[in-house]
Amino acid sequence: MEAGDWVPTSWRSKEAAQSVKYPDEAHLAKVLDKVKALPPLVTPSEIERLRHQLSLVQKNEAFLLHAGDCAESFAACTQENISAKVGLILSFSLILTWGARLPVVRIGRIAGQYAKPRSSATEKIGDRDVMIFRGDNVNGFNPDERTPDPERLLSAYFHSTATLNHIRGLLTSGFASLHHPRDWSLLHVRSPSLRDEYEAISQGLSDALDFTRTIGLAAGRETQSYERGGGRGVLGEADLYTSHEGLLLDYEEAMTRFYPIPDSTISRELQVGTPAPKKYYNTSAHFLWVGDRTRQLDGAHIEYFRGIRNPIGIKVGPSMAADELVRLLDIVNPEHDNGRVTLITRYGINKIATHLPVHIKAVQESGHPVIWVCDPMHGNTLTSSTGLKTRHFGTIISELTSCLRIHSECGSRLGGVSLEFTGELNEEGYSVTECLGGSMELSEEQLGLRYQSFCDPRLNFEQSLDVAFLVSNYFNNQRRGNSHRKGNTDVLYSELGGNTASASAAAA
Ligand SMILES: O=C[C@H](O)[C@H](O)COP(=O)(O)O
Ligand SMILES: C=C(OP(=O)(O)O)C(=O)O
Ligand SMILES: [Mn+2]
Repeated sequence: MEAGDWVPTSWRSKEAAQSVKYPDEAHLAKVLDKVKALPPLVTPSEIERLRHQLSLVQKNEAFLLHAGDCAESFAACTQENISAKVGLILSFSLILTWGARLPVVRIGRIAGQYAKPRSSATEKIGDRDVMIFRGDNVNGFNPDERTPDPERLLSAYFHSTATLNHIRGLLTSGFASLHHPRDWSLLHVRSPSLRDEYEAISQGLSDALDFTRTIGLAAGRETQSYERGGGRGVLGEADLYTSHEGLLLDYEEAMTRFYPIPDSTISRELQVGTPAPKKYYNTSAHFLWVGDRTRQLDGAHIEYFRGIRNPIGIKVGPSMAADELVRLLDIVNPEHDNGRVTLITRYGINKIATHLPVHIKAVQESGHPVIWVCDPMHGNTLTSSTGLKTRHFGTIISELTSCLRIHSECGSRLGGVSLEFTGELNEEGYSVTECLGGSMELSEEQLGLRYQSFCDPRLNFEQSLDVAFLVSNYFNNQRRGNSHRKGNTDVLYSELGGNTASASAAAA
């Protein structure tokens, strides 16, 4: 089917991997009619703005941070959790901007990241075989609620709406202001030399913020709080875009709307006087990605993704052949639009060196414009001795630093990172304990203390800032030409356990 013949239902003639079978199809149809009638969550203007910002990432003029939960849950949709997540995304991007001196485009895995693809269809709980948990918009985590219920799609719409409303409220009320960044106390950092490095970086950053405020004061700006009519702070106009895996195509189709491209975009792209062309926008999120398990060239997901105007991500794992990757790009981006495709690579520490250089070369030769992003999480999952799914911090940063190095060796550039992290705290103010290691040196015995993820293990607040300091420091050294400090000789890298024997063994 040619691009012009595409409609939001086109995917229905193809096979959808990881599809969900509902016991009552009529009930599903009724819910989808309701979703179709509900207002969009995001607008074409916002989607176009993100496309533009991603085109800057592609030109090395910005860096992309894609991060958030593996699976959001309805129960975690609270003021505290949402603020903690947004706060972490803002802190992370501030640290990165400091080191790289580049604006950071922030895309949260938030306000709709519910559906999960799984390795097995069922699991054994006690002596029962039950359907696996597929995310809060499909079935319940409670073993007695595993039958897919279409009402959950509606509930997902409203939880996404509540989440997004709170994010918009936070960002337009000075939450991103530099006047109150979240406290980055370094008490959790065990190693003295690592703490010294962190202190040097955060001191430099806080001096820069003080200077910015002083300049603002001298210029007569920033004297008033936001509530008294002042600006929102240097980060006050912060954009935070939403994203999720476009897995449940019934829902994505229902949220796909036919709208004219906003005027300002047309004037850049078309002759004046031409009627505004209409495009299909997925209005459930600004950015959608297709997962590593659902990216078959002739499958339903790629058929759906090729027709939407949103910028899209494609997960690229070790099972992707180089020519398959290029054919995939031909399908989803035949016009070679800038900012349209982000390739999110997730090979695992033991496989990245075999696959990434081959993929980079194939894409370079094809002439396709892409943004390369490293997801150092999904190829590095393991089961701890206590049976909990976990990831070792050392393995995560090993894949990330290998990725940075390989891109630079191949004449390419890493444009961003994709992380599963959360800033959420329990009632006593402690972070989750899902990934091992990091500057807090989280041990296997501690994993069970506050393990809250319903799917994959996330970096907690402290471990996420470790990654932010590490990447920021890498770019800072690169900017200054301190090549001797790159890679393995970097104190941050060695202290944080990169390339350790235990980390490699864990990922084997
Ligand atoms: O988030 C990614 C996948 O849904 C997840 O890694 C699958 O986990 P599983 O192997 O436990 O099914
Ligand atoms: C399902 C995910 O990843 P992947 O498709 O890369 O396994 C994810 O990002 O949560
Ligand atoms: Mn995941």
